[in-house]
Amino acid sequence: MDPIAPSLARLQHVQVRYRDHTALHGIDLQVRAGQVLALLGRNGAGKSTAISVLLGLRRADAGQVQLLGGDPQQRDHRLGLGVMLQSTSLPPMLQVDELVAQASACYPDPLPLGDVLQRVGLQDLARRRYGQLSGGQQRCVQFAIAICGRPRVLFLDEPTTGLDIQARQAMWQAIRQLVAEGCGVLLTTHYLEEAEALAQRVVVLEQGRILADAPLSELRLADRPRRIRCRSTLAADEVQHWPGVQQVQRDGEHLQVLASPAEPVVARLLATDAQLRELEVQGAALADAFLDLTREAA
Ligand SMILES: Nc1ncnc2c1ncn2[C@@H]1O[C@H](COP(=O)(O)OP(=O)(O)OP(=O)(O)O)[C@@H](O)[C@H]1O
Repeated sequence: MDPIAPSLARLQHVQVRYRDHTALHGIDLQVRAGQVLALLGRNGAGKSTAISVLLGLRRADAGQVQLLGGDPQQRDHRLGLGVMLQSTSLPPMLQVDELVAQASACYPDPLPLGDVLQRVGLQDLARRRYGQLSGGQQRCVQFAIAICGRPRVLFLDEPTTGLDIQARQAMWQAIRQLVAEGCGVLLTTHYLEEAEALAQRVVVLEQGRILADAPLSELRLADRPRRIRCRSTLAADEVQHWPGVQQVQRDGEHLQVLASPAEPVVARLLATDAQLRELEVQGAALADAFLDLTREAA
């Protein structure tokens, strides 16, 4: 990840209030070129509010907002944007190719229609009317519209909700291609494996405050215990007392051990039980870090 890649969208000390409720308490965040920033948080944490402010759909009550180096309200800056929000309605009688062509016409240098449909996996549905598509297929059309203008910065608010595995992977691939071409992406998602698959940097919001802002690798791995699973006859009570072991559970013929550091525990398991089989060691996931952070803040 390039820490000095150009900043494409930025909030500085931004505060937003809805009547008597403060949704953002002076937050800072930055979307850089060629990177995916995952904005994570529980329901109501303030993610959509932050996106609305960056897009100029809502004004900040305090702080500075920059989009492509200027004011999000300016038209020129909006032309460098791609946006897919949580809910969108499109004319149900228009065909997929007509909708994408219509959106492309707004931009100075759009991607060719065939390229957009191919990136999103919509070639076979090009002549289908929007109102005749499934919910997941409609999300793919919304994504096609978000990327058709060759955006410099792309905002994706829970883009893969309701998508099947193939469609989700097609969307991930399209996002990776855009990022490789230099696009900066702000992604919100409740699927933490999606953030792990795509993001270089993660911001965790909780009740309008930033709990963490770090490269994915730091957040996921920082001294977190690993999960060891194996088929073994060792008693859980015995393993529980070994140095580094935090938790042991028996699950039928399998032992599940949470340990940090994991390596000496793995070595001791192998040395103590010559019959041990099916050993798996799982690294700490972003989900563990997220749950720890939000639990501590509650
Ligand atoms: N128009 C509004 N009027 C009053 N309060 C609002 C309004 N929009 C959002 N809020 C409140 O602001 C807070 C942040 O909401 P926001 O929609 O930004 O959260 P979110 O992180 O996007 O949640 P989700 O994951 O559920 O989409 C919530 O407490 C919400 O109830």
